[in-house]
Amino acid sequence: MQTIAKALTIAGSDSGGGAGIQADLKTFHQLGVYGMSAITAITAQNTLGVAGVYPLPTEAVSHQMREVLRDLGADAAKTGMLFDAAIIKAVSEEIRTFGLKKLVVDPVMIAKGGAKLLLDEAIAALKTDLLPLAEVVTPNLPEAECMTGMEIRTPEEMREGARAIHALGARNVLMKGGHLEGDTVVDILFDGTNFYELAHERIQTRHTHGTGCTFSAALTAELAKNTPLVGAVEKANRFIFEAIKTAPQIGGGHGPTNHWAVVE
Ligand SMILES: Nc1ncnc2c1ncn2[C@@H]1O[C@H](COP(=O)(O)OP(=O)(O)OP(=O)(O)O)[C@@H](O)[C@H]1O
Ligand SMILES: Cc1ncc(COP(=O)(O)O)c(N)n1
Repeated sequence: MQTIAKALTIAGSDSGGGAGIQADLKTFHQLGVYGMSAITAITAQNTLGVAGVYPLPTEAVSHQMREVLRDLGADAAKTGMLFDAAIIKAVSEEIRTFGLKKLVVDPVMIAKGGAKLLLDEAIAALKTDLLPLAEVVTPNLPEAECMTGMEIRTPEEMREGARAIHALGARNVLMKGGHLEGDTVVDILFDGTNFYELAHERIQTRHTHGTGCTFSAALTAELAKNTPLVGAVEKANRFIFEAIKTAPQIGGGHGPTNHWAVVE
């Protein structure tokens, strides 16, 4: 029996099912990867927004990670919503202790509806404690601006922002272009030397809840299966495009993507 690839998501719970650990586990499963989770916070949310945020005690997060990693282990892991500096520091310590190398850091800061999912005081910890552990960090444009203090609104500024974030210690930087103006969406991967640009048409829809989570979960799943980074990014890009294009159109606000999307 071929050994199943395993991935761990360290992220918040989205009661609406479209983002957070729910999106991650559905995406891992759809891509043939066994998914495990360490929940950092509980959110009461739906497609209209986040109505409540309930962070877990730091030890509860560390304890979940230790129990999973000491028994099952993980071929790859991702971080999503981490909420505060104490959780970031605790998560970083467990990642170092268990030597997790294939780590995708999705620097979740603000939900689409505007709710704060990362306290301002935690930005410094994200940059100093977590980024240096990342195989790849996947900021959207506002998150990249927050981490660099730069204005990042064009592909050229995305490339400059990627250089600045790479200098913070992440081995690779994947700048997500969903917030770009215009009819083309460009994601840009920087590996410290080369830029890889993945452009596709913008799908005109409001149903883009959890696109960043789903994208980074697909990337994590591919890394767990030993797909090389550029190929993993290309697959994740195809997956999220298909997931948005075939979104189930549910909820009165920003609906979720289709986690049953099928891509080669
Ligand atoms: N309308 C769209 N049409 C096509 N691709 C899109 C669209 N919106 C986002 N994407 C793609 O989805 C992925 C996520 O990008 P985005 O910038 O939306 O991340 P995000 O803001 O972190 O998402 P979220 O906040 O919803 O989790 C990227 O690969 C991007 O190219
Ligand atoms: C628990 C959790 N994690 C991440 C997001 C970001 O998703 P979005 O930016 O689409 O609101 C979210 N809304 N909830």
